[in-house]
Amino acid sequence: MAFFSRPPSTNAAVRIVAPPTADDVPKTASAPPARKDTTKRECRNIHIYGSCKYQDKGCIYYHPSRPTTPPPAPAAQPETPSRLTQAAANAPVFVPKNLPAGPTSPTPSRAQAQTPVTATTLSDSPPLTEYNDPYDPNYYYYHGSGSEGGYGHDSIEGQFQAMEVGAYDDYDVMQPVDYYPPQPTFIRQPLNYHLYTLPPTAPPPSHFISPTLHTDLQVRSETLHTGPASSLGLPEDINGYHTLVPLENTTGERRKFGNWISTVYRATGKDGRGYVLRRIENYRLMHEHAFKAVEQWSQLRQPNIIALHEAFTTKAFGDNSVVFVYTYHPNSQTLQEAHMKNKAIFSGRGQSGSSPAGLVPERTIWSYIIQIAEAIKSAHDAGLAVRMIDISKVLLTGQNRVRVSACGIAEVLTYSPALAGVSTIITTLQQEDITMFGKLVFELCCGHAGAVGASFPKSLEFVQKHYSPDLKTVALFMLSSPQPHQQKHIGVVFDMLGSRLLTEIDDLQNGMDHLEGELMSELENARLVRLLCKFGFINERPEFARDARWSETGDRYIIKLFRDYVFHQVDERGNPVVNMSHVLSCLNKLDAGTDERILLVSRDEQSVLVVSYKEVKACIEAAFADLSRR
Ligand SMILES: Nc1ncnc2c1ncn2[C@@H]1O[C@H](COP(=O)(O)OP(=O)(O)OP(=O)(O)O)[C@@H](O)[C@H]1O
Repeated sequence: MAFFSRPPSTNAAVRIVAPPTADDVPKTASAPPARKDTTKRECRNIHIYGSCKYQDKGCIYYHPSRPTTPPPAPAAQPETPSRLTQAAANAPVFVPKNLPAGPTSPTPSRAQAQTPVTATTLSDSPPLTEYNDPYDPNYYYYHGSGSEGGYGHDSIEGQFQAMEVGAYDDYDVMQPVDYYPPQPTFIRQPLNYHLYTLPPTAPPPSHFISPTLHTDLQVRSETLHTGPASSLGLPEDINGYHTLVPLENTTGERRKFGNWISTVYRATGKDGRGYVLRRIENYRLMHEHAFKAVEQWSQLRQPNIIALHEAFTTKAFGDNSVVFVYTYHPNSQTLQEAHMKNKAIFSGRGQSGSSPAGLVPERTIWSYIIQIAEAIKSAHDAGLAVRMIDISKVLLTGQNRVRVSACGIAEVLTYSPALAGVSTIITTLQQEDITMFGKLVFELCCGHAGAVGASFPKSLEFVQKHYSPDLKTVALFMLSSPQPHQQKHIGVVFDMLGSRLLTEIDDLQNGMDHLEGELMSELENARLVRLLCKFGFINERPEFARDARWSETGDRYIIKLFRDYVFHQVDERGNPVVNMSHVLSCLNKLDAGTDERILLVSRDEQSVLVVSYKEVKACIEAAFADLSRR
């Protein structure tokens, strides 16, 4: 019989010992103490291992006599026996020769067919589809939040199929378009970030916080892991950038970037981060000095400008190309892609009321104006001109967050040594920036890329009808031609914004508060992962098998028992208790080292220890420190 003696360490673990009674007094010095009913209780080793190796060596429990001949197989019931037989317990582990290529979890029907021994039938188990522990990692995934509706599959098999086929249905709207033939890809299970905290409630209304923030972030992360487009014959490596994936259609009719054709690729850099490579095809760089603008832009960091990192020439694509490298913002859309979908708005078709569906809200347009004006101002202050204020070059990278992309390219492509350093040129280009900005505002309001041009009077009327006079005034100021002695200045736009700037600041602060709250709820994740890693390092190390400190009388035995207490609990029918909230609450208390005491029971139920989390924590820290020192 295993027993526990107080470990030599200073922890205050208390062994619970039943008070001696007359019945408990051993008859002889050598006889083991017997509890009242022990001879009637069936030995648990029989249950667990099919036999008890101490049966003839003094085990005090009842051992039912084994049948001398194997019982005849029941003819009418080919189902699995309900109890582990000795032969089954000693049988070698079954290792399938051909592992299935897809997801490995068997469906219940397959599992039943393959598993020779089951302790209980499925009908004995609690119905799996009705298991609604909010901490269950699969619950949120399969059932969705109440408002979104679940997948509605009644069986596990149905759920599994739904996961393979339609697991990403919710994300369809966010999925970037694939511009290359589908690759055989491994279906990743989306991560569930709500294990430790309840799924977030609907966020407070915030201009900059998406109501589906968690999902959006997951989808971005998925996008970052998309495989390379191998069938397109793209170079494997260009200047350290690899895993190229085109972000736009590379076949069919191509739009020109000025006079050149450009292609945008996502790539992974040497540092493992995502980058965007904008390649200008068939362009031979004539002047090294043209890259001076790249140097200037790469020093400019502003939250509304997509950072330019470097530019280089390459022949890796089979031609002379210039490649500009920018920060990658997964799943972003150009303003054109996001807002210019409904041409009927401007034409007046389909309008029923004063505010046609699909109209960009005025609050959003003011927010875009503020953000783009900030980008322009920082570029102008740095002595640069943006030259890319266009609906196809301003990206929507998050909830109402816009950033100007493709900065620095125009300078390189239109570089002329004769004009380099001429200060009047830059002033003119800066004036043009503001005019382009005004055009962009009109296009956004009208939802139409050609709003400024032949149809300008109609556009003005449309803006007058659907937006405030202030918005029209700002847009007209931007579009106006500069006076001979009075240049337009982006600062004037800020003067015209007035209290709208305060609204923007409020919204930003609300957004920050919300994100801080979200971060707060995720803080514990790292702590728990660290703890689980320590457990992994410590438990079941073969080199400790013979170490006295890990034996049943050693101080480290507590760690083993605690592991059983956290992970290996069984219910009254012997079924594993898979309760995430129990695990998480134990680990949290362990990490905090609380004084709360728990009862640890040895596997043979012969030793019972009362220890506090604080003591278990001390044991784990000592064991881990011991390991790290070796
Ligand atoms: N830095 C970036 N991060 C993430 N996606 C980007 C980035 N830059 C561009 N993209 C994406 O690449 C795609 C193509 O961009 P591009 O600027 O070529 O737009 P376009 O509308 O095709 O314009 P063009 O007329 O120049 O071809 C767009 O969907 C855009 O969202």
